[in-house]
Amino acid sequence: MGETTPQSREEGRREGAGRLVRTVVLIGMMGAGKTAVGRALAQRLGVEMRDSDAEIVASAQLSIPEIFERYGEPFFREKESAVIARLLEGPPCVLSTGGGAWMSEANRRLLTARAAVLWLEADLDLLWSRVRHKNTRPLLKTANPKATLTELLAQRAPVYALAPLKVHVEPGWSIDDTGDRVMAELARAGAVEGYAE
Ligand SMILES: Nc1ncnc2c1ncn2[C@@H]1O[C@H](COP(=O)(O)OP(=O)(O)OP(=O)(O)O)[C@@H](O)[C@H]1O
Ligand SMILES: O=C(O)C1=C[C@@H](O)[C@@H](O)[C@H](O)C1
Ligand SMILES: [Mg+2]
Repeated sequence: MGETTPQSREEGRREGAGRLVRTVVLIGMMGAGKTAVGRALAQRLGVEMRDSDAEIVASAQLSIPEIFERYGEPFFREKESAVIARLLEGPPCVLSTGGGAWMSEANRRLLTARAAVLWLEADLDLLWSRVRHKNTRPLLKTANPKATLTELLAQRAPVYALAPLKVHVEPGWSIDDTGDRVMAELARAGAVEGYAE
């Protein structure tokens, strides 16, 4: 399920934003901005934006909380791995993943072999400010969601740190500011050609 139109992709190219030579995969915690920044990046690069959460929702015709409630997290994780493997087969695109996708060793191996993987790292307070008002994240439906987020971040940060590329997101940055930093990293890593900072 792409989120850009051919026309908007063409505009991205005309802006001379650089050419994506490898799929870029955004990983990180819930609320880090993988979907929002991924959408902006795809627009700039003139490529498709794919989002593993959105693909799962579209194919199941259920929301993520509904999938977790009816079928459980292991079912969701199976679908997530299958969607990611399928999306990596296509032309270079921006792929935003769900917050837990990188926790699977099999996913990590596949993603690292086939794509430029970038961790959008954000501090707890920023993450909490972005997720606290939403009830779309089943893992945070606990008695103390902030404590749950804190624990998840502590468990996951060392695993996210295995990603080859990273941008530490600052609270004052807009989505486009973050996009600038991500583009610079991708250019340094050779995943984007012809990008002038
Ligand atoms: N740099 C930013 N500046 C301002 N708002 C942002 C920024 N990045 C993300 N947001 C907002 O924060 C919220 C969470 O972002 P987003 O949905 O992109 O996170 P995510 O990493 O995709 O989370 P999940 O793992 O749950 O899918 C959204 O409402 C988004 O618009
Ligand atoms: O961090 C996680 O494990 C999740 C994040 C979301 O993107 C969704 O994939 C789902 O809510 C699980
Ligand atoms: Mg997302």
